[in-house]
Amino acid sequence: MDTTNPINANARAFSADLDIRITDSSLRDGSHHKRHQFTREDIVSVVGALDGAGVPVIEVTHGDGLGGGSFNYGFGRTNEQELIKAAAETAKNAKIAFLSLPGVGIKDDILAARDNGGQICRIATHCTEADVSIQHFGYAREIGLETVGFLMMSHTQPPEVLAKQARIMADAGCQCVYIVDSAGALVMEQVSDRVSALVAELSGDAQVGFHGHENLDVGVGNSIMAIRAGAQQIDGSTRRFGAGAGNTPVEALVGVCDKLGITTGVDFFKMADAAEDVVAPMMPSECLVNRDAMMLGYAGCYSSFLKHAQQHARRYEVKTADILLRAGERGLIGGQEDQLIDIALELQREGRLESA
Ligand SMILES: CC[C@H](O)CC(=O)C(=O)O
Ligand SMILES: [Mn+2]
Repeated sequence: MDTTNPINANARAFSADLDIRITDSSLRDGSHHKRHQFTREDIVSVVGALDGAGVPVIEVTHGDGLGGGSFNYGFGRTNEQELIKAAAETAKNAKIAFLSLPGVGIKDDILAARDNGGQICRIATHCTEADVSIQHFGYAREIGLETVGFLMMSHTQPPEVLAKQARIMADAGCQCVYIVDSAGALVMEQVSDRVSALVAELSGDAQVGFHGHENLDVGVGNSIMAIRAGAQQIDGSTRRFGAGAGNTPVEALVGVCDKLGITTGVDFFKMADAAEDVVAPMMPSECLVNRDAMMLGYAGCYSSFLKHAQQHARRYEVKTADILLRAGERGLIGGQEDQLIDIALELQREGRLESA
């Protein structure tokens, strides 16, 4: 690796004695499940518990990233910049990360997040659209932020396509490119093949990460496959608090890593307490691998569509699972939430009602 290149020099941005770095997304991906209703108190209590357990990175933002509060995605209860500030003030050791989708979040939002104590800027694009992230990575690096790139809906593309997209992000200043299994649709080798392709393409210019969803109940196994293929950063959520059936449960992932001799720096027992005593009580309900969530994974549908689909299913008296299956067939991606209403109306016209 050419360490005189500032991007490469930062490729190992975290402590060399950890095998992997875990990012907890409960306070960002969990925002979908809580319909973006986090309070400052929620943030302070969760960050306090996770930081105390040694979680090295905690992500805090509206579920759809900076500026996500809107009619399309749902308005947040508390200004997300206030939430980022509260997180940064609470964390003693953990770095605070935030997510931004080009076209939703703007440069001013990134700057404000940095000024409020955010240290890691995660830029997410659909997995064939990495080129829209170029200015954002450049800007984030310019203002001194560590960077992560999300290739969302990675199940829709083969490894070689994803590797080319990862190269675009790395060349733009991204220090770790993630395979993001937004739909929880990938299983086992489908994860490791994709991670391996990125590791080979980036060959030390940037790290590789994996973000899983539990819709088919394989988040922990998939994460281990990713680690074995060379991923160095892994996402999860405490108590699976995320969209759909939630994310890879951090507490279980830490336990499995302990048993496999993979060093995470996170205390399994403190995480078990944080999950049970702090996170579970503030969740609106447990994230379950139930019929609707499994449909997301099986059909390859965006996990964050679940709550929207449930709402439209109630209103138009159709089945949530039918909406999700059709959204998967159509290949809908983030930002197309409004099309779930069209699908619900279509199902209603076809007489495919909840009661039928
Ligand atoms: C809309 C952003 C999205 O929730 C990012 C993410 O976590 C994913 O694609 O899984
Ligand atoms: Mn996610």
